Amino acid sequence: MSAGAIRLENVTLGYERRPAVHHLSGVVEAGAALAVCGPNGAGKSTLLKGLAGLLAPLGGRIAFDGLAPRDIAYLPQAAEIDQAFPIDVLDFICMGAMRRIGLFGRIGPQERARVAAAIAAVGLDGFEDRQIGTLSGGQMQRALFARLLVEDRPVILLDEPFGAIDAATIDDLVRIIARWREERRTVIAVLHELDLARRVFPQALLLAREPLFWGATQEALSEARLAEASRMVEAFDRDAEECRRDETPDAA
Ligand SMILES: Nc1ncnc2c1ncn2[C@@H]1O[C@H](COP(=O)(O)OP(=O)(O)OP(=O)(O)O)[C@@H](O)[C@H]1O
Repeated sequence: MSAGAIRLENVTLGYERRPAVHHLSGVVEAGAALAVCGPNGAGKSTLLKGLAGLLAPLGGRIAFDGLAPRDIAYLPQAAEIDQAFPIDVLDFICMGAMRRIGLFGRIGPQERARVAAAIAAVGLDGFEDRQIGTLSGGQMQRALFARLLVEDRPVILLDEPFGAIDAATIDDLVRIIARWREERRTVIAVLHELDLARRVFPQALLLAREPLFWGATQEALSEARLAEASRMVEAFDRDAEECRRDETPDAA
């Protein structure tokens, strides 16, 4: 396996021993841009949590070649981010430097310059003193991308980075992903915007609780495969529902 690659070997991930993603095998090479697509409940977020080290596999193995957990940046879904936390935009973005300077470290001139460049790159100049709780969804997503820029890690995991944001913000954030790709970082993103996946990510994994296709995005996201993915997730949910009913003791 080449340096910086991530190898999944028959990986099963889930919650309380109940699998959500089954038997996934494949390699994400260093510098790859992989879109993870599939219907609601397909296991996409679960996979990202596994890659981020937040969820240990129930089975199989995820091997990171020459990568430490600290090399992986993870952007969770917007719903999982506590925007009510009382912190201004500048401090929020500075938190991206914590790995380098430590929890109580001082932000030196070099880090200050990095933070300023990140704020400019995402178009948040002038927002530094705003509380993050006052930002719109799109502005918050810009702040999160600025924090990722400051984090400066070789692997970046994005869970639905474009959910509920406008076209101008999407364009700006796509430019940042393009820059990460030029810098040979690995980017793995859960996406519902299939046109965007086709345009920006050369590789895609179509997930339906188990892998349906992993390869060229155009092939992965064909109409026939997407329909099959929906059928598979619906069937899986139906079976799980029936299992649960079987497990329910009789009321009598
Ligand atoms: N914390 C959890 N505890 C128990 N089950 C969970 C948990 N998180 C997710 N699941 C279940 O795991 C399955 C896969 O969910 P997951 O969120 O990974 O899917 P997804 O493809 O990301 O869906 P969406 O597109 O709706 O975000 C679902 O059946 C879901 O209910």
